[in-house]
Amino acid sequence: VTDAATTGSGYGVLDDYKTLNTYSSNGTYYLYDVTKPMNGVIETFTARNGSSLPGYYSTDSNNSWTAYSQAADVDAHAYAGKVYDYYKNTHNRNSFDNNGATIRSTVHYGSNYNNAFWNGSQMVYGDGDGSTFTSLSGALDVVAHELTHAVTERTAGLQYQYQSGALNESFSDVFGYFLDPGDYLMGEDVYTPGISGDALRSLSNPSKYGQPEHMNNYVNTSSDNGGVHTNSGIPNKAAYNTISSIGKAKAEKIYYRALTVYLTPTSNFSYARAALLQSAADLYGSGSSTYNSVKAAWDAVGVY
Ligand SMILES: Cc1cccc(C(=O)O)c1OC(=O)C1CC1
Ligand SMILES: [Ca+2]
Ligand SMILES: [Zn+2]
Repeated sequence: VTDAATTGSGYGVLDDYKTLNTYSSNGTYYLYDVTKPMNGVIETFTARNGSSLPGYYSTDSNNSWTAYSQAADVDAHAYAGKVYDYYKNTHNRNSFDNNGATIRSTVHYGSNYNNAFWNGSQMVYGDGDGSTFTSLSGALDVVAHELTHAVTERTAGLQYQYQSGALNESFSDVFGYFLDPGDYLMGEDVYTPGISGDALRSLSNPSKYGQPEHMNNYVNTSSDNGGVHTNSGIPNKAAYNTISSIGKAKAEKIYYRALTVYLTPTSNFSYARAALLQSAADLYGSGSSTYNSVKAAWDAVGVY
């Protein structure tokens, strides 16, 4: 029997129909996407609600991925492909290492697990407990957030603690927005399935979900690695200010350049302001309105 790249289809977490880049071997279909340039592979596994990684390849007998139990696998796979395409088409980056590294995801991790993470080698998604979260791979902004942790790790290397950690979190949220620009919310598609209109975080109104949005309200804490998911509200608000004044197209160029050229593992908020200003100057000129908008965005959150 010949092995071949195939096109399957199925339903995601929100019961949304989509086609899938799959692979057939010996009569079994795999969530294994070989369509990317330079042999970049995207592959999706299931932990079968255990905690060993990567677990087992997600398979199907007829390339029609329609079971409810497959929805998380379908979205993790489809959305990883979308994030790959974004970084390649918008920033000419070939996977998170810019060298065609395989993008591996595992879904159905743990039991009622309200979490998603990049573990240094792959993306991992829980199913949620059905109250706080539904399957976390069901949101494109979440998948983009997780894969951007991998990009950050391979570029700026922002240490995951205190201000550098809050920047690490913010860049993941900001690229989550760039992939899902319909709103300034994070995780809204999978957060509290029983409640509409809420989200895990908001870039436009961080304080709506308990985050500071000005340096005067920076939270000094040792929990959550120094409050990385709390203090990210400050750079997130600066990003919202930037995007709403210069637009997505310019903002994503500036943010990508700052992340890949200027930021370092120990960069703090003030250094991030400088890196974004330098990136704006490099791309649009130091006297440009774009430069001045970035400056105003960070002035407004009290970071100089
Ligand atoms: C849900 C969750 C819990 C803990 C850490 C993360 C993390 O990846 O930092 C996480 O995922 C997110 O924040 C994504 C954006 C919704
Ligand atoms: Ca969103
Ligand atoms: Zn994160």
